[in-house]
Amino acid sequence: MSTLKQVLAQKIAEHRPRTTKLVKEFSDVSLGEVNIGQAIGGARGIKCLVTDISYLDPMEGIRFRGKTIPETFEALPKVPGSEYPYVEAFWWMLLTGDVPTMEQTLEVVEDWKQRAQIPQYVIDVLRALPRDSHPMAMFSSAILAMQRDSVFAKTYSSGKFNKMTCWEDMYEDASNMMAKLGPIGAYIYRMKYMGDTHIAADPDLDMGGNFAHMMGIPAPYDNVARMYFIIHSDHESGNVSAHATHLVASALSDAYYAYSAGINGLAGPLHGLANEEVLRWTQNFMSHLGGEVPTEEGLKKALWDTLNSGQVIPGYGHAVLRKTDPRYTTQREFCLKTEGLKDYPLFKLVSMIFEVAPGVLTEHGKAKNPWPNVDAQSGVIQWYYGVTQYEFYTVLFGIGRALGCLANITWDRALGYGIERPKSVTTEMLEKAAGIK
Ligand SMILES: CC(=O)SCCNC(=O)CCNC(=O)[C@H](O)C(C)(C)COP(=O)(O)OP(=O)(O)OC[C@H]1O[C@@H](n2cnc3c(N)ncnc32)[C@H](O)[C@@H]1OP(=O)(O)O
Ligand SMILES: O=C([O-])CC(=O)C(=O)O
Repeated sequence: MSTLKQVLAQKIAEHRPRTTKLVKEFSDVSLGEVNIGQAIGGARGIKCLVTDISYLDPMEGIRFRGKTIPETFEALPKVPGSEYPYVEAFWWMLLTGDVPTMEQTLEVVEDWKQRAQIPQYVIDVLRALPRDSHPMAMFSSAILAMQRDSVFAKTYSSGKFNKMTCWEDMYEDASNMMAKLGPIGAYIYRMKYMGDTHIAADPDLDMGGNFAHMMGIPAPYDNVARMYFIIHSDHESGNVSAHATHLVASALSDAYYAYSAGINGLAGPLHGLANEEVLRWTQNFMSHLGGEVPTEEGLKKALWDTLNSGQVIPGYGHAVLRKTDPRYTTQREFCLKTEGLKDYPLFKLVSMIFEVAPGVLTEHGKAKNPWPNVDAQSGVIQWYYGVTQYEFYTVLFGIGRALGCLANITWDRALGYGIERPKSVTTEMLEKAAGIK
């Protein structure tokens, strides 16, 4: 058994009595009421999910295992010659709640290398899809195809399912998937946009470094990849991708079924696809200007035109956050400290939108949060390093998001969380509750 799995087993054994005590002795303690607005309005604010992997404060933003983004970057072991940590170290932290040593980190790096080979049948599936399929449809299909190799499903179908130990199979599937998602993403990218030429993995590189290498993009794109995957990993468990993954896994579907579902949710324009939409919107705006430098007035008009046509401003607003997303700030700071990027016209435009859009959205008066989210800032960095195919951006998000979703469903099985099944009511029942019928 790997050291990570051993440490995780220990953490699970320590944690289980806490969950058992709450369920056995305190099940009736109320966490709040549910009102009609919440029942119709996407369950906003209802506390009915439990996760210890991350927590989202509306004002402060995300904390991974209690750590803010800067604290996370500071604490974890760094890749030699880089100021960014190993993604593998972050995986350890999400799973166990502890910061790993360099030795423990390198063990995960090695473990993922052993698991990273893309099966030929996955490549066959990708190649059989129409080449103009959306990269998210390709990515989701690749994940779903790998279900045939699920350790969890094999144990279940052989009649050996055990509630206490099934997390171990989930961990195996999660590790196998985590190791393969970067190479699969790079394969899709190069098949679709780089003349179907491919670059073999470099056995000397970590996960983030290898992703940059297999994409064919030189340094500092390896750092961009590490930063990107870590900050996009998790956003507590009620967001669409995490919740979809958790929901599907709650039926004891394996990690491949579950995360393919999560990816399908991430592909929606109100969720992960917003990072594609931001670039599309920005490029459209630039092309209307025909090369002219945008003015604040021109930008305000474009924002109002979008709102008046009934569209949302992509990259702005949030279901929980009520201030600028710290993931936006992290990426903005990366741009500001990177020579070339800080004066890049597209970054200047994104910064100008940051100055103008919150005022426009406030005046518009609908969005509860007029501030930018993670998606408003990620595309410009990709564009600068040559990834101009913005329909690919959500695949990058999906590689990172797997860290959170897969850590969560491993713990779901460890703690025996039940099959999810909220209750529905009819409109008439709501009218009766409201006293209007
Ligand atoms: C990784 C992520 O998923 S981060 C989010 C990525 N998505 C985007 O950036 C898309 C743009 N933003 C949005 O559509 C929304 O802000 C969401 C989906 C993120 C959150 O939705 P909600 O929690 O329903 O937001 P909120 O309660 O503020 O919505 C109230 C109203 O303001 C509108 N609104 C919210 N954000 C925006 C926006 N950026 N532009 C225009 N209108 C907006 C909503 O559409 C809603 O209008 P309605 O009453 O006509 O239905
Ligand atoms: O938290 C949410 O609802 C959306 C989001 O920012 C994410 O999933 O990263």
